[in-house]
Amino acid sequence: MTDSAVAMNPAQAAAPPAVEPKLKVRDLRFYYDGFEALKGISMDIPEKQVTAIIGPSGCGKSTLLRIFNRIYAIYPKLEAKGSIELDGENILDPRYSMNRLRGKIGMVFQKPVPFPMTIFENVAYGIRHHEKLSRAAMEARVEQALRSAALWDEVKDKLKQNALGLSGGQQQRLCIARAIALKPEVLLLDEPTSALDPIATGRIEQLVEELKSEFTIVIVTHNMQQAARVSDLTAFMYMGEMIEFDETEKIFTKPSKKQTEDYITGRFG
Ligand SMILES: Nc1ncnc2c1ncn2[C@@H]1O[C@H](COP(=O)(O)OP(=O)(O)OP(=O)(O)O)[C@@H](O)[C@H]1O
Repeated sequence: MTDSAVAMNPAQAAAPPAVEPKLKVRDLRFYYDGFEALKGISMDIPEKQVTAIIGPSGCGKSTLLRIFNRIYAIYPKLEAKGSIELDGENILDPRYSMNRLRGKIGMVFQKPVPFPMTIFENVAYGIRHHEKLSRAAMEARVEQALRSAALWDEVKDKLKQNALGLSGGQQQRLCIARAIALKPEVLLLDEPTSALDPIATGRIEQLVEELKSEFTIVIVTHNMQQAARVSDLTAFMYMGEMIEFDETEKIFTKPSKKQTEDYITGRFG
């Protein structure tokens, strides 16, 4: 059996048996100018659950997350091999259009990066690229996204103010609103709270819990307590390999691999 096959089994066991996974990753390899940063990752990511990716710095967490929306494709010398199926279609296939992919998979980065424009425009901007809406429909859509991101009450009276005037935590919720305004099916969160204080972090964690009824969420975090709090499944990576992928409770209480246990008990990393 290959390493990836070994790593894949717990994932399959963790996904509900009769339900097709939302994202099916198979033998995924990734190269930065020849350097193999991911060494054959296979995992099944179930729909409308939160999957956390943990592991020490440099293990490949962000690399994996970014492949899910093909950011690498704009850089020469970066190459992905293997496949990632979204509802059965390989999103790494260049024939799968970038525009379609952006509509289906949204991403929120570590540092909130609102556009230097009004709060309203930050949310409306992306929608305009994908859909033509009447003014009233656009206003309704922006409000809905801001409500879903638990930001509406704080900003409803200042939608025309510059988004850069919001606090860091509010800016991050605005970035989440911007992503969910496009009605994606999958939401990728790359260490979304690492630049935030504990109160803002708590709000985002609560939001993740609320959003999973609508979206399939994949979150990269270096904070193990956060992974334990917010996720249903946890993947532990080490040096470009998927060491263990299973239900979060199992990973944190009874991991199968010694490397996982060493990491979660703080013996390395
Ligand atoms: N642009 C790049 N060019 C070359 N190598 C890179 C690049 N980005 C990442 N790497 C390498 O790929 C590997 C995985 O990096 P990645 O950023 O995915 O790790 P990570 O687990 O997200 O780390 P961290 O928790 O520190 O953000 C590392 O060895 C890193 O040095």
